[in-house]
Amino acid sequence: MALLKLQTDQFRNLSADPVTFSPSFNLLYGENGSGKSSVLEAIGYLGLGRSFRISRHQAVCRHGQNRFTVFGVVQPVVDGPAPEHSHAGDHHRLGFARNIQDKETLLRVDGETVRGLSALARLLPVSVIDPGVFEIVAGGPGQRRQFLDWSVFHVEPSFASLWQQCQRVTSQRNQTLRNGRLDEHLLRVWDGQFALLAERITEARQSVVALFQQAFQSLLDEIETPWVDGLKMDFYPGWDRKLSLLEVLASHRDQEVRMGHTLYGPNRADLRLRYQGRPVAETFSRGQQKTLVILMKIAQGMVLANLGKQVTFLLDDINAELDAEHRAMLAQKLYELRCQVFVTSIERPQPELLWRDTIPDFRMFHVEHGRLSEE
Ligand SMILES: Nc1ncnc2c1ncn2[C@@H]1O[C@H](COP(=O)(O)OP(=O)(O)OP(=O)(O)O)[C@@H](O)[C@H]1O
Repeated sequence: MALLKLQTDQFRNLSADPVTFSPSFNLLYGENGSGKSSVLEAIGYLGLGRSFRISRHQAVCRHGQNRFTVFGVVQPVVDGPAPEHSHAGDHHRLGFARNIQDKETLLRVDGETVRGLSALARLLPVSVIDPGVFEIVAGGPGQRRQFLDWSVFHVEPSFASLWQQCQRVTSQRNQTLRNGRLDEHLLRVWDGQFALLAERITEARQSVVALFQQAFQSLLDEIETPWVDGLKMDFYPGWDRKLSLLEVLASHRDQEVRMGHTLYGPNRADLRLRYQGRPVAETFSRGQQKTLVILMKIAQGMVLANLGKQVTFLLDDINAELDAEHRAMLAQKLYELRCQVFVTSIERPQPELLWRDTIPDFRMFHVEHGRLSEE
């Protein structure tokens, strides 16, 4: 799916005028503070249910207002000429509204209220590449887990509900661990449920890691980098798989009671990146880390593209982070994968510098005071 129409109400400084986008590339440029990132942030709300810049919904609601909405129309992208008759059924209308005072979120798909964010997220897989993205390599395991789980969510339909159940059981288990007098019987009940969910989550993650590694390897085969050979990417499920999770939990009971929370299980999973046996974060230069993250993001797009799903990439403010060669490589690959892409920049972009070979269909927008004018 690609986002073809966007309309917001009381979202940061954005005007309420509807905007029509290209299913391919959209280039947004404008001065600092004009509203470019806010456009990408609004798109992100439809695919992620939150801002990719800040955790509080309140921050995006126009100052002095109590409610904001984001509305979008998504449509599958067909290769070649558009079909003669496009059916209304091909489109989906997505809506996200948040009342700040009541802390209530209203989600709608095709006019119907839906309960979970996944109904929206499935229709618009959004992947963000902004200056913070490099934390996937440089940051802790949580960043990589989030990165991995984004693909798992889009590939394995049962994952969202499994993960939700696992979060609930983990929180009950943590409460029991923290309880002054340990209820060993109750803890065993939670352990049993936790271990079952952990198995299913780990299976789902492992199968997606296999697809991801395949895509990543084929990408590495195409490019020339001196570090390709020594690089290893291993999935750590959150405990030593030579033992069952139940065994691990039983043998670390005292430690977990002392800490008051769950120390082993899928909530500790990681995608371990090593170069010649050492963590990449310790050995790679900043530039090498950036290249690696970009390749990982492209590989993630490949995994979904191979399953017939189109990813919408939001490239926010990356000119200062990536040199022209890397930007071109990224744009070229995303074009080949038929991804929808939004790129922001301060200067008016020069499309001929963005792509190596063909210049795809694109739309260019000048952003001024929260208003987009197409050029
Ligand atoms: N809640 C809000 N209500 C009203 N205006 C806001 C709100 N939050 C931010 N703004 C304003 O909206 C404008 C848009 O900011 P945004 O970050 O989207 O700009 P940008 O074009 O991406 O800028 P830069 O190039 O500096 O990153 C800014 O001028 C900011 O002061």
